[in-house]
Amino acid sequence: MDSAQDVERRHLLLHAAYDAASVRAMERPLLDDNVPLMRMAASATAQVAARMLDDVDVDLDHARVVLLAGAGDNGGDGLFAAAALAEEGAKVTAIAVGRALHDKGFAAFVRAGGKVLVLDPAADIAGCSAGFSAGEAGERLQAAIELAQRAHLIIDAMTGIGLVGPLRGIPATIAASLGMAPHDGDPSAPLPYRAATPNREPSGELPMVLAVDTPSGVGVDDGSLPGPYIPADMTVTFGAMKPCAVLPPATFACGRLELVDFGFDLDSRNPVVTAVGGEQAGEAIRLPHAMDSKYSRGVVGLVTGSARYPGAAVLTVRAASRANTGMVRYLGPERAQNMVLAAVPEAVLGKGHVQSWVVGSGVPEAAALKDGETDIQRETIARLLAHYELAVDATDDDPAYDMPPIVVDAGALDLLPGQVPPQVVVTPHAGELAKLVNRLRGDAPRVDDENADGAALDSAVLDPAGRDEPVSAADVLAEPLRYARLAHDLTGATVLLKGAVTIVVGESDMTLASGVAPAWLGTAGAGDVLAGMLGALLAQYDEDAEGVDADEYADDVASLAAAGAYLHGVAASIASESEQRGWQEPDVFGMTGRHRFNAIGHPIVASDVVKAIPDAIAELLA
Ligand SMILES: NC(=O)C1=CN([C@@H]2O[C@H](COP(=O)(O)OP(=O)(O)OC[C@H]3O[C@@H](n4cnc5c(N)ncnc54)[C@H](OP(=O)(O)O)[C@@H]3O)[C@@H](O)[C@H]2O)[C@@H](O)CC1
Ligand SMILES: [K+]
Repeated sequence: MDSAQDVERRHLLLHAAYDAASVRAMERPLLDDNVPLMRMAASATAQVAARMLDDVDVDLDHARVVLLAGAGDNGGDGLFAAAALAEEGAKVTAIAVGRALHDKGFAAFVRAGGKVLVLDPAADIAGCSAGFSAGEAGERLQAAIELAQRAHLIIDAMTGIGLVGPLRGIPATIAASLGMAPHDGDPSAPLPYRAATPNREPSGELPMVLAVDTPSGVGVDDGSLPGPYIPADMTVTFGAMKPCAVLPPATFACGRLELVDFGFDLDSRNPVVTAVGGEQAGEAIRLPHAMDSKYSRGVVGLVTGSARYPGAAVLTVRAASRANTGMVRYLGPERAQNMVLAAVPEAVLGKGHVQSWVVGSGVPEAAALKDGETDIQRETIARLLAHYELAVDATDDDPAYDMPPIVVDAGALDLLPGQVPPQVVVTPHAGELAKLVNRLRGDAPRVDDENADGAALDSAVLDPAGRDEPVSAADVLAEPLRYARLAHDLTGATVLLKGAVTIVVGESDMTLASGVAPAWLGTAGAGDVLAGMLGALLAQYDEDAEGVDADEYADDVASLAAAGAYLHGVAASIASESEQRGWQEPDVFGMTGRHRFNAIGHPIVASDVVKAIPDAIAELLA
């Protein structure tokens, strides 16, 4: 039986991602003990490569493999792996993209009969000719690209955790030719364009790409795509996941993840981001107590839907009432009230005591109203949100902190006050987050001012791109972590940025992510369902109740929000009968693989997700 410590370590191994500095710190004690990490990394890489070739029925004897080898240790991993494949009979060519090659890796590769093609005329690699003309350099580059395009497998070992900034020079040219590159004047590279497959199954198209540690060129620590990179079918990563393995958009360039467990002391460092797992999400569900009543199980109040979009009222109320809550109260225009009652006779109309609020889904934003037009829902929401506004010099006993948790969605986002406590959960998608940031930045404090946590906001935080232009939805999609953090810093709210991988940034330094949902969930009303579910999960916990630690409450809000996103994703998986996910936890190298189902599933509507919520809860509690 595994000890609690083993269980906790396994959770971190499969879900937590650490920045490059932390990975190096966790490697240190092992290197000091002469643990042969590079040999372990290379051996795993070679075995994964052989498995990929076998999966497409290519014998090693007939396999054409191209290694893209950088000058650092990432290239070293690749060279030792390539040597092992050459020894097994594969025809392997190493393309040296830098000015040097890892000495011992190079020697092993040459001993195994591998060939080397040097691209940089200024390279200094023993036994390889250099100093060739610019014309010959161009020919060599072209030959290298053609060789790679004709290969069965490309092993990408140009850069790993040693990458600084976007790829430059020859590696950049290679990545742009074989993979994806920014368009002119656009700072970020586009995403790989391919269908979402179950279990991130490789497409089977040749050449396949195996990335060593990280796909070269992706933003290792922040998950961005700052320049050219080569999308991988598989990434074999060492010691621990890096943020690029979990965070969008880089995670979509990693393909399937295989993690080589070096035995790092994962507890010794704080992860940058942690993906929510089923167990963690299950813990967010409060089991009914023997003495519970509808009130003690939590009451959700909803100010959602409008005369224009009454359907959102129905979806949010149905979702909240199915997501482990005692009762829901609904406030809204008469037509929406009637529709709510028809769909959920259990709902109670009108005001009353609640343990959480959900506001804004299906409510028009100000910009959508005609001149002079008012919306009754917006007026109610504005009055409610005023209670959440923190005084400029707020102390711990500011009354805003005593308000129940509130989910601020869609049309209510433009009513959010500047500074709010962390039990305010905002749920924008990329476009809405861009608008929120632009609005708040307009009247935001500049250098030396403070945010809700009392931390100084510098102009780099306010304007991370170092420019005054408005933030666009594309900017947020390109750097979701950065902008979710910015929105949290500007508002103090817990920020849940919706996407194929949803990101939650709250009071603690740790970012949470949930990518369990299938791509089928991108459908009208899915956000309304999430808002209702979040309201329900937040209503279960009363800060003042016995057993709830007030100090941990703020962290709990982020955890509950992330658990809500996870539960929403599981419900969508059940509804669509799909094994496809935005993010999949890694396989651990050498452990017998889990049995994988490969169901692509089928399209769904948001109402299907609502129906599946109880089964999703049962699955998490099982
Ligand atoms: N430590 C260990 O024991 C273990 C480490 N392991 C492995 O080592 C990897 C880390 O190795 P590392 O530290 O040597 O860095 P690495 O990722 O090879 O990058 C450096 C190279 O990239 C280049 N380069 C950088 N930026 C660039 C740019 N923008 N554009 C273009 N080029 C750029 C840079 O060139 P330079 O700037 O020097 O000209 C240099 O050549 C790690 O990911 C894992 O795979 C495993 O074996 C396990 C044990
Ligand atoms: K790499």
